[in-house]
Amino acid sequence: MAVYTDIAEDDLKWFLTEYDAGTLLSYKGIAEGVENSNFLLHTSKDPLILTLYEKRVEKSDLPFFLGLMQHLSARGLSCPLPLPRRDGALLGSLSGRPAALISFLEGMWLRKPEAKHCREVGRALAAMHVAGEGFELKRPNALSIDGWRALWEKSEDRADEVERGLQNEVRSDLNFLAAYWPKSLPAGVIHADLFPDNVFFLGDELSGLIDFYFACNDLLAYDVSICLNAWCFEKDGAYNITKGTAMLEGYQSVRPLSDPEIAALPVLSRGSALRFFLTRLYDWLTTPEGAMVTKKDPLEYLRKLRFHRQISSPAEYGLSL
Ligand SMILES: Nc1ncnc2c1ncn2[C@@H]1O[C@H](COP(=O)(O)OP(=O)(O)O)[C@@H](O)[C@H]1O
Ligand SMILES: N[C@@H](CCOP(=O)(O)O)C(=O)O
Repeated sequence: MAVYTDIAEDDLKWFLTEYDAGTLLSYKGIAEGVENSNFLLHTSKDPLILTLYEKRVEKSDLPFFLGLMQHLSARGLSCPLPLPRRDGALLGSLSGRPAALISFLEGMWLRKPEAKHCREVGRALAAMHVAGEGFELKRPNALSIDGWRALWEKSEDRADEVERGLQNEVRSDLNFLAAYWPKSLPAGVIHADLFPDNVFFLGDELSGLIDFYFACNDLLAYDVSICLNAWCFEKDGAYNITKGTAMLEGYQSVRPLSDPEIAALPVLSRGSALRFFLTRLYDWLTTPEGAMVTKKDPLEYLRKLRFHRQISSPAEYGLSL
């Protein structure tokens, strides 16, 4: 459930007077999502998504996120477009929260993606990386290698509650990654959370990407590794090489990976598995029972992390070398 903040109809109507958004016909909260409160608005014009930014989002990051959607959209990527207020600003305020209106994207996310969908996601990710060139704002990735140790230290003392032996296991991953993390690969704007719930399809056709609220500047191939983790494993924990091949072929049909990027895929994938393990572990240990939000299983990402540890060649992801 992700409606943390309620809105009063009169406040919403007042908020909409700042925009050329038509007359409000109806609105309802959207249950999906984790970070922010989202509402679907029907107006006498186009449908819109209203997002109220909650505590975990830094207000100072919002110009980056909203400006990025504008930049990508102007370069032909299908993603939500922020609607400017009459005064030109992209951000307003509602119910005591920073708030924005963005265009509604048709489609739905796939509960059971197949290899052909992974290919489309690979293409769209590469198209996003290309379209992101020239975006002038910068946002370092707080959830990349430099942030992992601090994040781990918040959960470390209780990690063995989730699985015995975790403390030692994760410490050795942190040490390995600190020693082998690549430093000079191509970098740019990455989505950083392109999971199935953030990609919409109409039938088998990808209709757009949403949820740019982890986007930042980082290694482009790191974003590829996030997608391999999020899309190419089966529910039983097995890596699906057919999906991996399709994802990587799709990506490379738009933006070929360089040899150093290919060589770094195992370490990047190990790092991105650790990243999602760490945030899930922290949420698992700190979200109170009965909270409205569904906690995501950290052990799913521990299993992926273990898989990447034993990779001996990037070919095992489905690349033909
Ligand atoms: N532009 C959009 N068009 C259509 N639906 C959207 C759009 N943005 C968000 N949604 C809906 O809201 C849900 C939560 O959005 P998301 O940005 O993933 O939230 P959070 O950042 O809180 O995880 C999505 O799963 C989708 O159903
Ligand atoms: N994709 C992350 C959690 C972030 O959720 P989102 O709803 O903002 O995509 C995970 O699976 O751990």
